[in-house]
Amino acid sequence: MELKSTHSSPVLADPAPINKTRLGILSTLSSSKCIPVPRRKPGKLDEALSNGWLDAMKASSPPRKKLIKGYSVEVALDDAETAYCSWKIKHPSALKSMQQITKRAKNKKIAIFLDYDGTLSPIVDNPDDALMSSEMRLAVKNVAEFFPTTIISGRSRDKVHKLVGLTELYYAGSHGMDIMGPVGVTASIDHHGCVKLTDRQGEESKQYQPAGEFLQMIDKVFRTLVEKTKGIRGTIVENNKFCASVHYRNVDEKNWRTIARLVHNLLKDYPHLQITHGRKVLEIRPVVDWDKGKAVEFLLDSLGFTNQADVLPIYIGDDRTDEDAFKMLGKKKCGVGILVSSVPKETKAFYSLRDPSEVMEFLKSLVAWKKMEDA
Ligand SMILES: O=P(O)(O)OC[C@H]1O[C@H](O[C@H]2O[C@H](CO)[C@@H](O)[C@H](O)[C@H]2O)[C@H](O)[C@@H](O)[C@@H]1O
Repeated sequence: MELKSTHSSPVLADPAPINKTRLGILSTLSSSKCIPVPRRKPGKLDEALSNGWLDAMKASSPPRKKLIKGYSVEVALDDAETAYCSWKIKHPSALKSMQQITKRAKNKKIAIFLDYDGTLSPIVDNPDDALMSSEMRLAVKNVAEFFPTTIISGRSRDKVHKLVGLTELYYAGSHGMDIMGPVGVTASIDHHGCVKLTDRQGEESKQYQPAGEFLQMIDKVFRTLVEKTKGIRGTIVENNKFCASVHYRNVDEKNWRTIARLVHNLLKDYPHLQITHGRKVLEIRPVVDWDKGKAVEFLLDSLGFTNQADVLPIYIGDDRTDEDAFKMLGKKKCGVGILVSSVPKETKAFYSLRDPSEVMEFLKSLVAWKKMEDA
């Protein structure tokens, strides 16, 4: 499938070069036209902490843990079931709303966007253990046979590609800052917030700005964080290429403030980096006007799915960073946002699914519906 884009990234000073241009052959791109990268506003540690870091860290806690085959897996409390049921009145099950969704999908081009952790794989203590089942892999493979499908993850593109293991998909790693289609053309955002393109062989082709500095900066931050957190038991620092992730899931809660302080202090030296919060993880990423929502827009444009009237993007995700995509779909009134959660959560998604196993059932139902339609 051809990967095209008419999307004019808001981070580009001159959107013209990317217009009506096939990714990978952007020979008209200029390297000098780039708006300055916004800097994070400086703030005092206490302000930052009281303004929500610690609160946010606590709020990203799972409701309770239960041991399943040696992993602690997030599950909803029985006594929270009532609250969950009333939340679902506002965010109905996508599985139970299949008829409503397929009615909207009829005669439309569907594009599927799937988050990885917590959506295709269950949340577990060790990020390396977050494997998707072979049944899920088959469900994703089948869905991709009918609809262009993107995996959009906070993990690095390489890592999530390896975990999913399907070559026929689009992959958007580092929260959408590193995109690659099945044809092998990649678009990533450099430290100036500019799009950089890489061709099938992995060689850099027509790039908008040199990308080296940004990768180095994240890599340096990653290494510093590994060094600084090695005394804090349970901390895991992950290098996600355009993002460094500090996991505190396995850290004693009394040490969370130390982690927050440490990350805050480090960021004083990096005004072009900022923090976002995920599920028991602090994600250090560039201050660029790019998120999963922008990546979805970019991919839809790349696919030539620009006419909102005959396109239906379906986005399934479980985390805060997925809210940017839900928000974008809501604003454009053009898609189906599905939050994966077994507990009530504030969300811009309209529908919900309880856990990855329901995600799998939903994907299977979508394929079954499409087969019936085509028959
Ligand atoms: O956008 P996603 O695909 O959802 O990635 C977000 C982060 O997911 C991973 O961390 C989360 O899942 C881990 C494994 O279940 C869990 O241990 C951790 O607490 C969660 O935050 C991944 O490790 C991160 O790099 C991603 O940024």
